[in-house]
Amino acid sequence: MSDVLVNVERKDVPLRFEDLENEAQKHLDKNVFDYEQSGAGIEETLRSNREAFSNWKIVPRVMRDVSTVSLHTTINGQSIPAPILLAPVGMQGISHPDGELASAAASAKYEVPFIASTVSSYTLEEIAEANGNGKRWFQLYYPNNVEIAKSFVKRAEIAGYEAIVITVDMPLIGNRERDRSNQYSPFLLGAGKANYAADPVFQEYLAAKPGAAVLDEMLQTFYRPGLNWEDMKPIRDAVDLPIYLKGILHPDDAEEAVKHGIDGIVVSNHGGRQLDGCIATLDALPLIKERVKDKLPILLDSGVRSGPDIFKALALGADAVLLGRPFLYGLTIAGQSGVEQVIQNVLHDLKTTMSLSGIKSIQEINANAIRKTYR
Ligand SMILES: Cc1cc2nc3c(=O)[nH]c(=O)nc-3n(C[C@H](O)[C@H](O)[C@H](O)COP(=O)(O)O)c2cc1C
Ligand SMILES: CCCCCCC(=O)C(=O)O
Repeated sequence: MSDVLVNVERKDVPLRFEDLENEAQKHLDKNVFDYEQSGAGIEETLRSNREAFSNWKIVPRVMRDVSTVSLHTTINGQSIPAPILLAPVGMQGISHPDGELASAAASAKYEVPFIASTVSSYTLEEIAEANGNGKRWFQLYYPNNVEIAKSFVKRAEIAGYEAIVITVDMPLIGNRERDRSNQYSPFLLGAGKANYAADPVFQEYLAAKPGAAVLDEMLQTFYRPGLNWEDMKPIRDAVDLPIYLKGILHPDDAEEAVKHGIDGIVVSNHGGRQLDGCIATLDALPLIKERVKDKLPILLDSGVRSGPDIFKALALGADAVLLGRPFLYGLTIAGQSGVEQVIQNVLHDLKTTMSLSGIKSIQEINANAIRKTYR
């Protein structure tokens, strides 16, 4: 990884998230921008995610010799240069023609793990090739056909993905009011069907239904409303990879995850896109941490925008964070270079935050470094 303290020269991607979002909006059709930017319902959770970060303040230490500051950390023994991953974001081809190929290549450059979505615009094998020697995880939307689910994760293992992230907060789509009033869904238009169309087991399933179309059958099998803890076993048996659950907000579910031998959790409300009115992830984190302690790694996403945000999440018990919309907007604005710039800006911001807080390593960040305040 290049020295993150060296400022980037390229300036086509704005530094501040609000400017990034405004710039991305200029590049996108209204329906696509609304789909990406909006939250579910009245967007209370979308707002709460950000407010939660603002309610905590860093209390810096000084004169702690920060001449060397390291962002390096490990998750389940996997070494990563910084506590950052790119969140699974489906259908990136609607943002930029290079889609996931560009973001996977950018993440490889910084060794930041790229989490490929089940509903990617490109197949998981194409994304793996673009990611090369980079680090990649595969996100599973567990289909309502377990054979297809197993086939997806086996393909991922063969293609060099190092973990499976099962998203558990979508038994059905959230109430996306903006999409409903725009009457727009890239999913229903087939923007995320690549992994299905390329799957041998899905093809067999299609062949058994003469006249069936890929998109119709994908829509038929996509949701698994009956998803439960027993469904983890076929995935566990199919691959020799760590399994993470994404979309955990309740300490009881975090505890269940430990009991069921899950390897890690992502505290996530899907960026405010699923259950509106639910708890902000930073607010959910302390009780989850208290309940499961260090029994499994805890990742967090939803509303993470800056170095101070990452610092606060780590101080409250997260091991790493996932970035969603920030990198998606970088991709929208400038393709691979845009994602690289977003990653570099965030790394720079985190390193600056740690230095100014008197913290030399990720492992030193703890609750002592922050205090809750109310605005
Ligand atoms: C446009 C868009 C598409 C997404 N697609 C997926 C997906 O395919 N799978 C998934 O698990 N989460 C998906 N997410 C949720 C992200 O993984 C992540 O939880 C969320 O974006 C984090 O919040 P942030 O955008 O505020 O950083 C998507 C989010 C956005 C904005
Ligand atoms: C039926 C919806 C599929 C959506 C997949 C992308 C996603 O997770 C999102 O939040 O949008």
